Amino acid sequence: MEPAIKYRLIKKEKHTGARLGEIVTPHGTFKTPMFMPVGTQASVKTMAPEDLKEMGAGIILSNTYHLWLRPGEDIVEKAGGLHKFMNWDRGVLTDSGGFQVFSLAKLRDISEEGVAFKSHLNGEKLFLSPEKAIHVENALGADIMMSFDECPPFFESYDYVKKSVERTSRWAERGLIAHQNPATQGLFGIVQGAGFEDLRRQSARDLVGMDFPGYSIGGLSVGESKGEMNRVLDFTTPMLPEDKPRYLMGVGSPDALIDGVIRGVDMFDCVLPTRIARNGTTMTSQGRLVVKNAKYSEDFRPLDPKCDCYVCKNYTRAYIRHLIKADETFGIHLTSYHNLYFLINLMHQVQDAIEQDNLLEFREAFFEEYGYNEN
Ligand SMILES: CNc1nc2cc(C(=O)NN)ccc2[nH]1
Repeated sequence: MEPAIKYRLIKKEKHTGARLGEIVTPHGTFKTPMFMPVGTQASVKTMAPEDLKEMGAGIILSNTYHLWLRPGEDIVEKAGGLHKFMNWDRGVLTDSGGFQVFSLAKLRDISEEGVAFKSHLNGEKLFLSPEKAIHVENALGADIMMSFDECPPFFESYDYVKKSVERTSRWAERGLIAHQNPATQGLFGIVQGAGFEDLRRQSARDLVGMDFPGYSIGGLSVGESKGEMNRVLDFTTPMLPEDKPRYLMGVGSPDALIDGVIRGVDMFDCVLPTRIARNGTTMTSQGRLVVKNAKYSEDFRPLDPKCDCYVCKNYTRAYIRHLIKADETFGIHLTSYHNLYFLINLMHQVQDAIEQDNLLEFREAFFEEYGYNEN
């Protein structure tokens, strides 16, 4: 049977672990490395599908936990699945709810069977098992689905993380068995293990043995330093098959994306660009710019003079500042659009650098201009 998801490695960058590739999905083929906008509740906040297409988005995310609670997976299924529901005909990826249950819900009890918890919306008692999570993702109909896992705190004890990794591997196996649409929905395994190299190896070995079409690296960007994240990536990505995509969950900032690509990561997602946009903070080639600051009240330049996005071609810092101060929602639409474009376009520039085998030079120039000092 043809797998729903295929990865084509096009080129390896000569001096790093970076790869230029393509991920083939039932809703299109997309070049990697790529940044995926997050649309938690079946909407990338303030963005219409036309905006997302115009900025070059290929795959967007939605959260199983949120959509299960509201409106319910059966409504999305009756609508014909997420693509129909939100009028988006390119790629969709859903996470399994594992991370949300551990980070959002009032956690009650984790057992071999799954996780009992209370809804963050109304306190209702709920239970999520690997089978339930996979069946909800089947109903939502995303092209790429995540296994149900536990994302342990990065600083948990070795013994706790070891037991968690072993259970996550058993849950991954149960998810594979429960998966109802492998021909149209690719299920990724999620490597856990916090900062322990041997536990990451055990997790990767277990999951690679189950032959998933792609692998996520979970349990990072949860409070550890960037140095720690890079250290874990240094030994984790080489444990994963070269001919499958690697997806680093919940990352991130421009420097973390570039450093993740250098270590062999192909796919990223993060709420950062849209979250900081809502309080008027934008990403520019010269670093962060908090456009609502008074000093921009008569600044008629674009957010980023080097950016060629719709927002930077048509609007000024002064106008966007005014909208944000006046609580005009068009203002956060503009900052959100620009921030998403900034990261999507950054990945296109990284693709070019891989093509030219000068990714390290690109990194140095980008970090210098953005104002990143080596931590
Ligand atoms: C914002 N940081 C961040 N870390 C994440 C980790 C996971 C994970 O391990 N899922 N199984 C998911 C989303 C994340 N977002």
